[in-house]
Amino acid sequence: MKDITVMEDIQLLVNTFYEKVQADELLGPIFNGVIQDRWPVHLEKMYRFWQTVLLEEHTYFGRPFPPHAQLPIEQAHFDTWLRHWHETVDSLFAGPKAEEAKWRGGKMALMFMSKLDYYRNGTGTPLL
Ligand code: HEM
Repeated sequence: MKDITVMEDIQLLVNTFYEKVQADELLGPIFNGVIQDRWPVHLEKMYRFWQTVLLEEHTYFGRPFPPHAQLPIEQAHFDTWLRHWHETVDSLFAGPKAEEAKWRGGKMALMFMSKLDYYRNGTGTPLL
C-alpha cells in the first residue's frame, strides 16, 4: 500500500472520509446542517488544509477552530470523527505520512475539544 505523497492522494483521502462522515448518524446531520449545498467548497478547503499539513505545500490560510466554536459537539463526536479518520487513512494508505495524518487528526481533535471545554465552562486549558 502506498503512502500519501501527492494532491490526488489528499483528494481521495478527504473525499472518502467525508462520504463516511455524511453517512454517519451522529455526525452526518451536523455537517449537512451547516454545509448544506456547499460541500464542493468545504471539500476544496479541506484538500488545502491537509495539503498544507501533510505535504508542506502552503495553500490553506484559514483559522480551523472558529467554525467549530458553536457546534453542538462533545467528546463522543470527536471519538466518532477520529474513528472514521483512522479507518479511512488505514484503508487507503500506509507509511510515515499516513501515520502523521492520524496523529495530526488526533492532536487537532484534542485541541478543539479542549478549547470547547474552556469556552463553555471555563475548565480545561486552551492549547492554542
Ligand atoms: C466532531 C467533529 C467535527 C465536526 C462536527 C466538524 C464540523 C465542521 C463544520 C460544520 C465546518 C464548517 C464548514 C463550513 O461552514 O464551510 C468545519 C470546518 C473545518 N473543519 Fe471541522 N469538524 C470536526 C472536527 C474537525 C477536526 C478534528 C479537524 C482537524 C483535523 C477539522 C478541521 C476543519 C477545518 C480545517 C475546517 C475549515 C475551517 C475554515 O473555514 O478555514 N474539523 N468542520
